[in-house]
Amino acid sequence: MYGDDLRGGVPTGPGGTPPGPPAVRPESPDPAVALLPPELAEAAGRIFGARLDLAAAYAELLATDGVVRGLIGPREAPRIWDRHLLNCAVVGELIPTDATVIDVGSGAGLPGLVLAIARPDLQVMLLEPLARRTAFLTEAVDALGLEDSVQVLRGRAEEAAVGPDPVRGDVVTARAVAPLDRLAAWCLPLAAPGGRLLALKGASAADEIVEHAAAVHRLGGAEPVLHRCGEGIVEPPAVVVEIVRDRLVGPTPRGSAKKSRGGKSRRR
Ligand SMILES: C[S@@+](CC[C@H](N)C(=O)[O-])C[C@H]1O[C@@H](n2cnc3c(N)ncnc32)[C@H](O)[C@@H]1O
Repeated sequence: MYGDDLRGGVPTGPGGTPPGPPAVRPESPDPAVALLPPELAEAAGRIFGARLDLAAAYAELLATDGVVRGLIGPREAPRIWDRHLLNCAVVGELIPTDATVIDVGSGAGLPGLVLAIARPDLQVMLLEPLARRTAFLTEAVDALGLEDSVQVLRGRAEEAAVGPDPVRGDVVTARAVAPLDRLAAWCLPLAAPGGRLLALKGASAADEIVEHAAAVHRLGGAEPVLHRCGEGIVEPPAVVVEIVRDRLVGPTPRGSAKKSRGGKSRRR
């Protein structure tokens, strides 16, 4: 991600959406850049099945409008399928049938919109605080005809979980949003009891589990479990930290999990 107008800083991550403004922002990227590379066709067919055309339409949106509007770095366009669509979609392995999913810090729709495309059984909420991103998400949902299964909500995770009408899901996903302790503080309250956080991480995953184990426990999370999704389908597999919400704990004091360092989410 770049051109981020969110105060307080957000780790950049597997989205591979590098920080800093691009040297030149393309006026109108060639949609051909989002064509499915032949070497990924088999994996994409296995993952998206009859919804492959829908995935291709989303890939084109990301590589054109998404780049022009600064939601995806221009250098990401040729890597849309492997680093973004396929890598996000395989996380569906960990999501039960007919689950409700809240994607925290959805950005341009990763992984939430991809999961909604790959898994028509899911109900997905894309939770994102920045207006220009929710505008893109709403337009994308309309353009892809996913209004029945995808809802876009503008807001911060830590606020959506509280108040008179709190948001809850069976599964909460997040990619490249924050270190594990802050994610647990924001996302576990969004998970129904027994539900889970699925944090898409990269090389940092194992270290983050060790570093933040005590905080996760304090926040009501079970022991984090490391998964590699899409093994034998995508290379490299997606690295996901699963944390089940196994205890209800009181609200976390605002800002209490903000001091951790490192734990940036990187894919490789
Ligand atoms: C680096 S981007 C990642 C976007 C997307 N998940 C991806 O992988 O490409 C981080 C996103 O988290 C969002 N974000 C930051 N703080 C948040 C919060 N407290 N609640 C929800 N989203 C947040 C930002 O607005 C931004 O869209």
